[in-house]
Amino acid sequence: MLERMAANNFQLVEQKPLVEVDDLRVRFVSRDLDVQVVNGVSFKLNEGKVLCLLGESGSGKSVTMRALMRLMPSHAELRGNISIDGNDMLSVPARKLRKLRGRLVSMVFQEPMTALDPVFTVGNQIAESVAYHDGVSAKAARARALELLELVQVPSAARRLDAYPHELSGGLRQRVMIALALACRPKLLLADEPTTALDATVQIQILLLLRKLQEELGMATIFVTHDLGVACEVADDVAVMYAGRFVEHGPITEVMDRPSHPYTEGLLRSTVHGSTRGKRLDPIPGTPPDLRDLPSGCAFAPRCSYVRESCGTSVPWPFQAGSDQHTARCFRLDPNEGWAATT
Ligand SMILES: Nc1ncnc2c1ncn2[C@@H]1O[C@H](COP(=O)(O)OP(=O)(O)OP(=O)(O)O)[C@@H](O)[C@H]1O
Repeated sequence: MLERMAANNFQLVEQKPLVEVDDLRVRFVSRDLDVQVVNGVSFKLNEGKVLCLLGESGSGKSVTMRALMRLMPSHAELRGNISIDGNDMLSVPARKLRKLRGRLVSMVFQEPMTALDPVFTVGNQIAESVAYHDGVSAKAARARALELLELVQVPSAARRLDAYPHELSGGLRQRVMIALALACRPKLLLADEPTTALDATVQIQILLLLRKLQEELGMATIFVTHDLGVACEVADDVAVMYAGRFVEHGPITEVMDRPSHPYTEGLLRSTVHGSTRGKRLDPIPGTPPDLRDLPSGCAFAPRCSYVRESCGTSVPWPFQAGSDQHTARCFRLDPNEGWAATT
């Protein structure tokens, strides 16, 4: 009886999210530049879950990811709150931040050659990261590097430990990059278009590998992609970005079944994945906005077929779009606007 009560109570306690981002704003300011590229992003992500960031080029996906690790150039101004496993990422001192990068959160980049050092063997690079974070001997770190190369399914891993990055194919380099990112068993993995630079068959292999590792290791993952098919394959939740904002956010199945922002609708109509077989693809008219010169209300209004006068007056806030986890920034969802009956 007591056990059952304890179990019921346990179910009632809501899981504390691993990642909590509140009103994140990123602005680049220098002598001849002043541009707000992320503009009020808020979201939560639980342990072991996958969030995909989707959106056109320049919408702020990569900058949002880098902000989570505070990997920003000196002319970036970050505002808002980012908490990862209780760590306030925007205010932890630089020394602690270096420890958190790798151990708490680490990143797989689009192009591994930018992250791997060409003058060290891949084994040395992975072992160095293990030794730095875990404080183990050089021998133990090398043994762990071998384990990691095996985990990411690098063939002949023992031999590949002594290879330099340029001696490996693109797909193998990406696997090494993943091994490096996993070296300290992070709770959160950030993957910024990790397959874009690879050819189609290798892309699928790397995606399957990432999904398998994510499930086996129970890591939360944030995945940046342009590709709706990839999002459907890997995500629990999706956030659609437009001009530095999440214009739609929710469980992937709900967003795909019932897109509630006109931009998400457009994305679905414009991709092979979203269109019905045999039906013509329908590109979104117009071009993405210039972030230095955004319209005063909804940034999507100039391209939107539902646009009304009120869209130009204020920025829509996130309205509930389905379940209480699904929101979209569109006035069509405002119960006070009375649009539902007319659109
Ligand atoms: N270091 C920087 N200095 C100034 N502007 C920058 C910097 N990095 C990114 N930006 C600008 O921030 C905006 C968002 O860039 P971001 O790389 O996040 O877009 P994205 O959605 O990831 O696009 P893509 O899919 O092409 O990678 C762009 O307008 C970009 O030019």
